[in-house]
Amino acid sequence: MSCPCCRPGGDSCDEEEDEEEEEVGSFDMSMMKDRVQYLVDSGIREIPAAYIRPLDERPLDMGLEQIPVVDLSGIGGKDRQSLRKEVGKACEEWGFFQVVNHGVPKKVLDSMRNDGRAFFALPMEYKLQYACKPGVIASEGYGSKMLSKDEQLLDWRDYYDLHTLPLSRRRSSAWPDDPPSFRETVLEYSEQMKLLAEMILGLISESLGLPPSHLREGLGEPSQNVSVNYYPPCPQPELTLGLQAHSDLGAITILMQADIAGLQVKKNGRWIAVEPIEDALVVNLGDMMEVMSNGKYKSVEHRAVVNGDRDRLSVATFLDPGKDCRLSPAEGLIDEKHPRLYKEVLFSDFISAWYSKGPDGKRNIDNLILSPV
Ligand SMILES: O=C(O)CCC(=O)C(=O)O
Ligand SMILES: [Fe+2]
Repeated sequence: MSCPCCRPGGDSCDEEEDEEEEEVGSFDMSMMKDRVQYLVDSGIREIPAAYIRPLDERPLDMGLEQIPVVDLSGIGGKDRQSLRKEVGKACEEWGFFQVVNHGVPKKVLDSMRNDGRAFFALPMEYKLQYACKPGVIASEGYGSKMLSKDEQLLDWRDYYDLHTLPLSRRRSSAWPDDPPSFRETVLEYSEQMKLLAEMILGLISESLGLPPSHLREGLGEPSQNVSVNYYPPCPQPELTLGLQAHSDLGAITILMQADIAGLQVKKNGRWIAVEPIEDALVVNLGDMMEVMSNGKYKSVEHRAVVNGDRDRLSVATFLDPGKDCRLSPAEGLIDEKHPRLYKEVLFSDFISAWYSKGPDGKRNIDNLILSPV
């Protein structure tokens, strides 16, 4: 999901797909000043003004809490019915849950975490060869800023955004060749996330009383982006955010975080710091799920905070509709008692609108809500 580069939960847009392939290897060293890691390595004790959040957006010191945990081990058997109910409850009450026994091999999770970290540990000269193109929406590669505007508050985050699916978007030469296993690791990770996302979408469809394939089919030819988020240690973590409050704009996001907490979810107007569970994956609903479910399930604002002495890595996999896909509430969810609540939207239009404004809480999805008649 952010550009000139990645973004929370965004995906393909015209500008991105029409981009000409650029040779990896040519870069401008002045880009390093935008990298948070560069600031940290230069030994600053006070963070620049562009990273300082207004008082009401700063993180509060708070204890960790648990969001719903769904054990997927019963998915193939007789437990499917109770699983469906559990997922439905988590979607309705939270829009966020963690899954355990999800079937993704630990080796695949470890390789993604290790190779992600190994990339960010490489010299800046190497990493900048893969820099996102300034000014291009959702450009693939190594970046820091969420939007291309000059006037924006910055996040304490660097990232690597990878376009992994469909195959027509995949250009693995744009992925780092160091660490040497990186490309193979991403391929494997992408495949596992695709399978898991399809499984979860099936359960969510059923939990809405729809055929299991409804949501998956409603996404057209979906896109998948894998974003590796790297949050360097911060000398003044109480003043800034690793990733500002946003809702993801696609269908669902699967987030892998390591043992270091940082993710916060907004519930009933209050920020909740999510307690990480080893090798669990966090699932959250994006804006398009809210549209398709006619608001029965909501996308939820979330953000990431940073630490004073430890860096943090998370890997977000976004499953988004195809850019030419038109999304609207499922007919099966609309009746006299449940009128249609959202306008139909062309996903590429939603992305363009999102990028022109920025996340700003849930303002973008609010524009799709039909006014009561
Ligand atoms: O790093 C995290 O915990 C959150 C990441 C996220 O929300 C995103 O990449 O969209
Ligand atoms: Fe997000």
